Amino acid sequence: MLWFSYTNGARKGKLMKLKTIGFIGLGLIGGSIARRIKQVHPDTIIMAYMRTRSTLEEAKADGIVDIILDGVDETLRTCDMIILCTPVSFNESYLKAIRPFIKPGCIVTDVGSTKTAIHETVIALDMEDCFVGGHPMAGSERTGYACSKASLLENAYYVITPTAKTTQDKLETMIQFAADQAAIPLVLDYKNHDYAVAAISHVPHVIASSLVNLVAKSDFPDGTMKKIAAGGFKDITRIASSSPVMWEQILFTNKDNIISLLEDYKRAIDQTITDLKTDNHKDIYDIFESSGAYRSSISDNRGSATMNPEYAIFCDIPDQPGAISVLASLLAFENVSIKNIGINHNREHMAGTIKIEFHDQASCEKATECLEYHHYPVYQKK
Ligand SMILES: NC(=O)C1=CN([C@@H]2O[C@H](COP(=O)(O)OP(=O)(O)OC[C@H]3O[C@@H](n4cnc5c(N)ncnc54)[C@H](O)[C@@H]3O)[C@@H](O)[C@H]2O)C=CC1
Ligand SMILES: O=C(O)C(=O)Cc1ccc(O)cc1
Repeated sequence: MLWFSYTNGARKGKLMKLKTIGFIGLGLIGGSIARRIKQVHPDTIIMAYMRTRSTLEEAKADGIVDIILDGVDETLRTCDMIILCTPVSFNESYLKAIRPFIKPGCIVTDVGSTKTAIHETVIALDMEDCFVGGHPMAGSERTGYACSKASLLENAYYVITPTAKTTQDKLETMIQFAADQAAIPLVLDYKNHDYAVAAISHVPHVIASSLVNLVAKSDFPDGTMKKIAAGGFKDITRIASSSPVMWEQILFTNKDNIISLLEDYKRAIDQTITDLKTDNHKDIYDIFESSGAYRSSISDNRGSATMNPEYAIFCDIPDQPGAISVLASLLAFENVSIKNIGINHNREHMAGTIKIEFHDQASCEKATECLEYHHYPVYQKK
């Protein structure tokens, strides 16, 4: 597999040579990237175009956008980077539109969830010199500038897909750009990227949505299924609320990989049906045993090579008023600083589980010792 991880050398907040950056699309991802740029490099000039003018005015009032664009025009010629942040097929169309306004040396990048289609358009338009693909592996089921936040890409992988003509200088600038987002840059061949994301993102989105549709179709008239749906169903279907426009375009720009993996998945489901029909307990048991082993080996911290490793424990607390403050007081008494505390909605262990984050491993260990001494059940997440 052709991939290289670049985390050394890229420093968060290093002075960026990108003085002016243009955004086409300023929703969840574009807005989050722009917010972070303004946080790390307040002097960078940000210009943006999107169809909803009122949102651009809001972004200007927030101090995130300096120049509102009325369309794709001459103004873009001052940009050192132009970043396409609309749904993937629209990004392809914008490549052609921005082409006359790209100054020499400018990097054109995108944040799209699929890469082969846009790279093929780049080749067809002879834009391989200026284009470097990008895909931050973070986001959510929510959309729009209103949901954007500067920390969205923190500790997430930021996949960078160079073209055959990408210079080392442009690649390094992209790596630095990703590191400035507090993300972890990862350089990947664009075809490998699309196969990988088909498996870990696109097929799961299809499965989540079809599962929700199955329940919607099977539910009793009084909606009992919807009412009693528990954590497991909610965990694996959160992404079913994602943008239909965005996902339709993702599926059609990566359809061969998605079809091939869905065929494999269909075979696995057929096998499960056969195992049930033939009372094959062993193979049913094995499904859960092998999936459990692989799932436990996946880090729930964002990125295993994370720049800010997470020091966290999970702890069950009684369901009564003041329970969190009692626990916080115990830790304060031991002089342990808490970075973050919150109810764990995933309920992976049991009801009333809270997650406590610390600044370092020593605090994490001291807190575990203290809480176990006071008979709190404490879990370490692998
Ligand atoms: N939502 C997510 O979790 C992630 C999304 N992506 C990719 O990021 C891109 C943007 O997604 P989001 O920010 O989530 O979507 P969004 O819906 O929040 O934002 C899309 C933006 O594009 C604008 N837009 C849409 N069509 C347009 C058009 N024809 N002309 C001009 N502007 C247009 C919208 O007004 C909005 O500002 C997509 O390509 C998606 O594949 C990548 C990683 C994560
Ligand atoms: O919300 C989630 O868990 C996601 O999976 C977000 C997401 C959506 C699309 C991408 O290309 C990358 C990440």
